[in-house]
Amino acid sequence: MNAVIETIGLKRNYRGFEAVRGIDFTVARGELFALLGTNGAGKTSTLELLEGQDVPTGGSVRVLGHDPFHDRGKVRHRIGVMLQEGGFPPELTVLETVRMWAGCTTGARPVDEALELTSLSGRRAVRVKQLSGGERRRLDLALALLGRPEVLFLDEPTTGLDAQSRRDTWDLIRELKAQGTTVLLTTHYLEEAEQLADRLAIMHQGLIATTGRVADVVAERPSRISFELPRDRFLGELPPLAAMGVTRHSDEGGTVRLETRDLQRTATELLSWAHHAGVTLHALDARSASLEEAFMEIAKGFEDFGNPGDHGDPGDPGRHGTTMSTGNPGNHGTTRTTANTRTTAITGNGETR
Ligand SMILES: Nc1ncnc2c1ncn2[C@@H]1O[C@H](COP(=O)(O)OP(=O)(O)OP(=O)(O)O)[C@@H](O)[C@H]1O
Repeated sequence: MNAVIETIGLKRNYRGFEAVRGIDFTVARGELFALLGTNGAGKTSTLELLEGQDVPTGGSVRVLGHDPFHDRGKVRHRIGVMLQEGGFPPELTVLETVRMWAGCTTGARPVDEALELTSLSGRRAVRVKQLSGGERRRLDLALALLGRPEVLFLDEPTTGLDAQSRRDTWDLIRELKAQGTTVLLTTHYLEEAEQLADRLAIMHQGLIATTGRVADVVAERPSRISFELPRDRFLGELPPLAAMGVTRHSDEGGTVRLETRDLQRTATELLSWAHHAGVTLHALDARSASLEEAFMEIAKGFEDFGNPGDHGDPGDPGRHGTTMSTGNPGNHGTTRTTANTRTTAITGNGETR
């Protein structure tokens, strides 16, 4: 891989506090890499090291083959940086701000082009202090684009933008990428990463918890099927769950939830059983994992198996009912009995007690 960005064992401490605790990743030329993570995960701290704003406490970072801090002169004019807070002089107009920045930028693109790209042409006479939050983000982006950078660092580029402006910014980022720009962005919008990223990393407490293409990160998570069994039917009447590809299951108040790594096989066998047994599965829902689920699992630091969007403590049986792994093929496992759980135990031969 032709790595434009490379970190090895990268660390950053603030007076003894380890904000970045040894991370490795590479970004190839023309790639868009998204850094996701919980608040305080270390994304901005990492980005600042890539931008050459500080020296790593440990490990190494290379951008365009150089140390961005010590070889700043070789790197700075080839990168564009959009910080979370631009910190522009409030009394200058948009046009004056972009002109001033262009004056300090080698080979700057025309000011009008930068304003046009970021849909700020109509706001050129407005003072910075009068801009909306979203317009300031676009001004930040205009400045980052001025030098036609080979590598663009975008720290939460669409925070505060309305839906239309966000999509316009996505289109612009796609266009820049199509022209060969390498982009590293941080974002709290998972949809943004799904839309734009070739690869991503999810950071948590200073470490990379998972990385890869969106499809790879999602594929590491199980798919889910849920349905309601009729009152006179029991989970134990189904074929052995493990043989259907189910890795975990629960039965809470008649609502059955299954986790599987093979959604097609489990769904096919479930529907085949229901058809032959003459059972209607009410509220049937089958879905692949989402990036949001992957993120939430990492954010919580453990695997949960509750309602979609409910990420409480799986150790709290009163909240989630039965939760287990199906470790033994042909056996539905052993349930924990809870107040709101209908199935209390499933024996090895598949009978429910
Ligand atoms: N200058 C600093 N001095 C001390 N601690 C800092 C400093 N800058 C950041 N931190 C701490 O380092 C940790 C990582 O911060 P960082 O801003 O990199 O996280 P982040 O992932 O960008 O968070 P967010 O998504 O909230 O912007 C946080 O706990 C933060 O409080």
